[in-house]
Amino acid sequence: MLNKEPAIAVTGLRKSYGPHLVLDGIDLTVPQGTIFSLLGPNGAGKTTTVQILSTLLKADAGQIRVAGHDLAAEPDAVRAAIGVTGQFSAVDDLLTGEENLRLMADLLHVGRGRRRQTVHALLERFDLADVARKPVAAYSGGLRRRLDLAMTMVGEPRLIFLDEPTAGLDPRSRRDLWQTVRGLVENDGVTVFLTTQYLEEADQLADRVALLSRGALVAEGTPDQLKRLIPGGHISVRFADETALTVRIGDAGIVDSLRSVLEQLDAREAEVAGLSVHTPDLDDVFLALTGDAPAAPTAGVGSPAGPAIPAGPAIPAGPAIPAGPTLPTSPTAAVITTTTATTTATTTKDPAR
Ligand SMILES: Nc1ncnc2c1ncn2[C@@H]1O[C@H](COP(=O)(O)OP(=O)(O)OP(=O)(O)O)[C@@H](O)[C@H]1O
Repeated sequence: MLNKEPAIAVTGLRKSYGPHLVLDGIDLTVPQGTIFSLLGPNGAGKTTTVQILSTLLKADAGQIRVAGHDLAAEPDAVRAAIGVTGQFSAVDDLLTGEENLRLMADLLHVGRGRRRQTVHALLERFDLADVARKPVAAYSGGLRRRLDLAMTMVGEPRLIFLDEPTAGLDPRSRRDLWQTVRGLVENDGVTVFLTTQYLEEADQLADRVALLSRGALVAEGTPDQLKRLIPGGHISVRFADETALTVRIGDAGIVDSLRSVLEQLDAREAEVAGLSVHTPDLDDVFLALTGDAPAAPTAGVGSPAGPAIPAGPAIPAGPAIPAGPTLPTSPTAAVITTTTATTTATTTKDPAR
């Protein structure tokens, strides 16, 4: 692959299943050595995209270059340069982790001498040495995904497709896998094309994110650029008397809104037990741009459980003055909800980031 050529360059990708149009003219570019995340709800066409880019499925139309090769003209060269790890792990349950890796090395014609070294290095690298001699049937979901990734790396791919790699994993295993994926990019310079339904996963891992909705990419950019696409966010105030209110951040921005809220609280000598600021996250962007609800992360990842505070454009506009502890509305902030403190959900950033 030429040094500057993107790992993936796609224009006008279209695909239908019979009358069902799934991809309606997708354009995307993934620079080498970066993580690109295709984000979309169930059935948006993420797996279809991965299958096309990894030569498993034919596109109906489009110019596609992967790993420096034209996909239609040189599918074998593309296949030799990529690795694919799917939602459904390809590992053999009856074999041990080590045997699975050896089998993969044999399939890829890794010479006998090098095979031993390769398998050993991957077991160490993916933190699988302790369980190498155990049958995979006894592995946890997280271990299995790590083995799956290690098997993908036997072929030393320059580009890896990860199709919903952490679906069904517990939060801890999900974070471990994120760390492993980051390592592949940082240490090996591998390019990663990741599909996910988890907004937090895209936020944590991806250099660039594209939102796929109803066959089209509705937005593309860095996570921060996407978050800037929508205004707002909110400030949550919890009072000593167990009531709470949520104040929408207006066009004037966080600092002015916060100042205005604090001044008003001060003027009223309100007894405040806690205050938090929620800046827009990818969840808000997704909701605003697609109208679709993305997948709820499993417990412990993303927003804490509890009733969701409407986000972004879903927040009713205008100064709705609720019952209970009221603050005068101002040009910079409008009260949007009051609740009892115990039922208020506040979205916070992942501290582990
Ligand atoms: N072989 C097929 N034949 C007909 N329709 C299909 C086929 N494969 C997928 N589809 C349909 O195409 C659409 C896109 O499916 P795809 O699996 O690409 O979505 P996805 O975004 O990966 O969803 P998920 O997150 O559920 O995996 C869905 O409506 C699906 O039902």
